Amino acid sequence: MPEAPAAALSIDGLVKDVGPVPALDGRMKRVISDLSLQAHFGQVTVLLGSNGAGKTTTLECAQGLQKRQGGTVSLLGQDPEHADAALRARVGVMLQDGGLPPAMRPVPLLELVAGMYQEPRPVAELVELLGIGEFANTTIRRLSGGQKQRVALAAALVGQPEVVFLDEPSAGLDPQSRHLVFELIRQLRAAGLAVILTTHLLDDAQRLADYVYIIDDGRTVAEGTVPELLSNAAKAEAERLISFDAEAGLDGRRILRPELDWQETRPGSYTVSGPLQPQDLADLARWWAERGIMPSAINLASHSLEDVFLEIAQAAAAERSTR
Ligand SMILES: Nc1ncnc2c1ncn2[C@@H]1O[C@H](COP(=O)(O)OP(=O)(O)OP(=O)(O)O)[C@@H](O)[C@H]1O
Repeated sequence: MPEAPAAALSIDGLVKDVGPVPALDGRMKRVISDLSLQAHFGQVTVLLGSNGAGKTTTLECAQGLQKRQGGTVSLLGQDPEHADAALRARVGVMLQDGGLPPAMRPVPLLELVAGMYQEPRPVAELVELLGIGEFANTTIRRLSGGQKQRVALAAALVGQPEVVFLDEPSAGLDPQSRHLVFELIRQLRAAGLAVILTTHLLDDAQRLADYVYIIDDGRTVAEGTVPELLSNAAKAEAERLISFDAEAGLDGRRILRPELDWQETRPGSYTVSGPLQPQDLADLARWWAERGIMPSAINLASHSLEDVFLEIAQAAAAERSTR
């Protein structure tokens, strides 16, 4: 049998304590306990969890930015806590709060970062792909959150990394920028990179993930592809959900049967859920046609990842309370 390809990132039994924490009388707090995961080349691996679940801490341990108290981490075959410059050059990182120098303008900053690598990706290409040109003459401090996010993503990619870590890449993005960023992430995957990203947005996971780890209270409580997670959930099969992207602000409620639920979950992202019948899909398609709406990223599922996530998180919380 051929050997399975080596993982780009492999974490086994990670343990991380932080502190000392004043609220704990100066004791340390265990925020990651026995967390394991693998991320492969040519895949988007998503760490999904609510605020405070431990996603950022896990990413920082994976990059060697924080020292762990237990477990092993192998990033491109090396322990990141002992990473040399050669390893760092193969890894791109976009942190949650960016860490960009506020007085610089985007293009000179990206040129500066490009200068640190032997074979950087042309800055002009990234500027074009991420729509940075429209605010190229504005200093970082005056950029909106979403614009900073796009510059931070470009900075993470300019060194042509083999592995990229993206902490909440869609935070603060409007629908158009989100579309650009998601398209770029799909291109990175197609180019064979290992993309590891965190999100608390189920929608992001549903659209991007090849493999999802659901993190709760510093441990992995479920893992699998999105279809696997969906099919493992106990929710009744009769409930179905269609999700699609289109222009923001549409309201299709009047064409739907009353037992169906219509939601605009984010501007331009819609879900229709309930006991969907083939006729409901036909009604929806006719409504799109009549109004000249061409949706993108249409998805039909038995139930939403949100249901699965809530179910798993509730089960994990119940288990914790009995420990
Ligand atoms: N230095 C610290 N002192 C005390 N607690 C900390 C420290 N660093 C992290 N924590 C706690 O560790 C837990 C995990 O934090 P982490 O930032 O990894 O979560 P997260 O899943 O990334 O959350 P978010 O989605 O809000 O970014 C949280 O409860 C956080 O409060």
